[in-house]
Amino acid sequence: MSFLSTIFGHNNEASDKIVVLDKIDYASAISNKKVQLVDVRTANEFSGGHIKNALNIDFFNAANFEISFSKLDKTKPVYIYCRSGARSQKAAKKLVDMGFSQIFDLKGGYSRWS
Ligand SMILES: O=S(=O)([O-])[S-]
Repeated sequence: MSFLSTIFGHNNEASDKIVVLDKIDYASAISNKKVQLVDVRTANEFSGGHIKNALNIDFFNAANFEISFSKLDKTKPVYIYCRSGARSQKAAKKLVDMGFSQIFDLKGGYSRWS
């Protein structure tokens, strides 16, 4: 940890753990691997189309969000996405607070995916 990240502690620690990937890097990271992939949009949005093999954990359903994510492995990377990137950014911060070690967020969200 650098001097600055010691001073600003929490925030920099969070940003170390959150990596925003563009579509190409995200696609290659989730391909052919058994990754934890989570769509944090609503069930309605999810049913209208989603990335193959994604779980759906709605960010707006706060109680269920924590319960469902706590069933995942915090020591392994988790890949998340939303519609355009705002919700997943907030979700990523929550996941850091919950103890997840590495969060990959899809830049631009699902709207840029298809
Ligand atoms: O999913 S969102 O970034 O549009 S809030």
